[in-house]
Amino acid sequence: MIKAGVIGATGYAGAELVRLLSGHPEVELSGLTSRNYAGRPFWEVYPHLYKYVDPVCAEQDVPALVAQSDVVFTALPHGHAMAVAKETLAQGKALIDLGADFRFRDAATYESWYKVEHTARELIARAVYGLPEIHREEIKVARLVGNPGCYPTSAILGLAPLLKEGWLEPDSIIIDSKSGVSGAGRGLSLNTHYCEVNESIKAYGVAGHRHTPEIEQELSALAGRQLTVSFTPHLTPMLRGILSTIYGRLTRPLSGGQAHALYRDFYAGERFVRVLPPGMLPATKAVAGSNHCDLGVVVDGRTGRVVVVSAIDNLIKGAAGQAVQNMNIMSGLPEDTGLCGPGVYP
Ligand SMILES: NC(=O)C1=CN([C@@H]2O[C@H](COP(=O)(O)OP(=O)(O)OC[C@H]3O[C@@H](n4cnc5c(N)ncnc54)[C@H](OP(=O)(O)O)[C@@H]3O)[C@@H](O)[C@H]2O)C=CC1
Ligand SMILES: CC(=O)N[C@@H](CCC(=O)OP(=O)(O)O)C(=O)O
Repeated sequence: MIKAGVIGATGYAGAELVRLLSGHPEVELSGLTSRNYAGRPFWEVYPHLYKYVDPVCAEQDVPALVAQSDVVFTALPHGHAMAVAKETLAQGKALIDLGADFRFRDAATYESWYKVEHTARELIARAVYGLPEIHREEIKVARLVGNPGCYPTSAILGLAPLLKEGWLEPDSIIIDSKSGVSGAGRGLSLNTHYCEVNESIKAYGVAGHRHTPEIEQELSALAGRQLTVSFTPHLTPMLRGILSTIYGRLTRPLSGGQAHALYRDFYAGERFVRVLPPGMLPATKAVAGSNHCDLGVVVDGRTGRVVVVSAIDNLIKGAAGQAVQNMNIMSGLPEDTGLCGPGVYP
């Protein structure tokens, strides 16, 4: 059995991770930490896990948690995983960080967008960007994984086939994304207050959201040249889910049938990416509660643009499910262990 510890277990991403790990046949929970709920049973904080998750939340004693774990997950706000990574790797264990601290190949980009100092620069070269469909071979041998952001997961999976094959004019890409409110975490804030969010949709972070450099880093690597994207997230009155509608100008004529075949072939054998049949488009409801990313691709011959629609559950493929998928790959387990099955509907 893999002994798995979760630091920041009581946030939305952490709790979803605990739920998935509690049903994983090869995992035993070695410890769950929280600042605010230390000493209380986890199920008191998340009653849906009553009779499924027994551990009591512990104070955040990182050396002790690492010592009793084989793999540690951090589901903390950015800036807090660097010290944990040092301790985890020093003890020869593996770390999967659900935050942004180890997603970037250079500290300068991280520091300029996240406005905190990177205090574990020496570990950046050892970190792997944990998007299995793109970096599976590196993840297999990694001890430190930077789990991707939710919006980047939907955007990168949506664009990878076209960019890898040179079908898109690199600076023509527009990513328009909508997120459920759980993407903002469990903490209270005016922006996520019911009366502010319900019956309303609003754009935020326009031309400056911190997922932009993460998307550009990965798309540039796929395209083989530096590119920029226009990325606009929106907050919508859903609990969970991300829908990204992505536009790009084609470099040469492409038929709808060819576009579909390109996606189908690129993701052939991928357990969690479902390229929908022509005429069918993704919806957040069809991926809620599952680790799937659903993709639909349409060529607009009139404008010479391609439109890709990508849907994920922000808390699963966008966070906790992807983290478990990474753990499975790092542990040599079948990739879908503990992640099988469709989501819930309606
Ligand atoms: N929500 C989402 O859809 C996604 C989230 N992520 C990333 O996952 C991480 C967690 O996000 P999310 O679960 O949404 O956030 P939440 O705000 O819901 O949870 C944060 C967790 O971190 C703990 N925490 C907060 N501040 C500190 C601190 N200063 N020191 C130690 N622990 C702290 C909280 O502990 P306590 O119990 O004490 O309150 C809580 O358990 C973030 O990095 C986020 O960006 C990534 C992809 C998607
Ligand atoms: C709806 C909503 O507020 N979403 C969050 C997603 C943040 C997140 O998960 O980002 P990191 O993992 O990179 O911190 C946001 O836009 O900031």
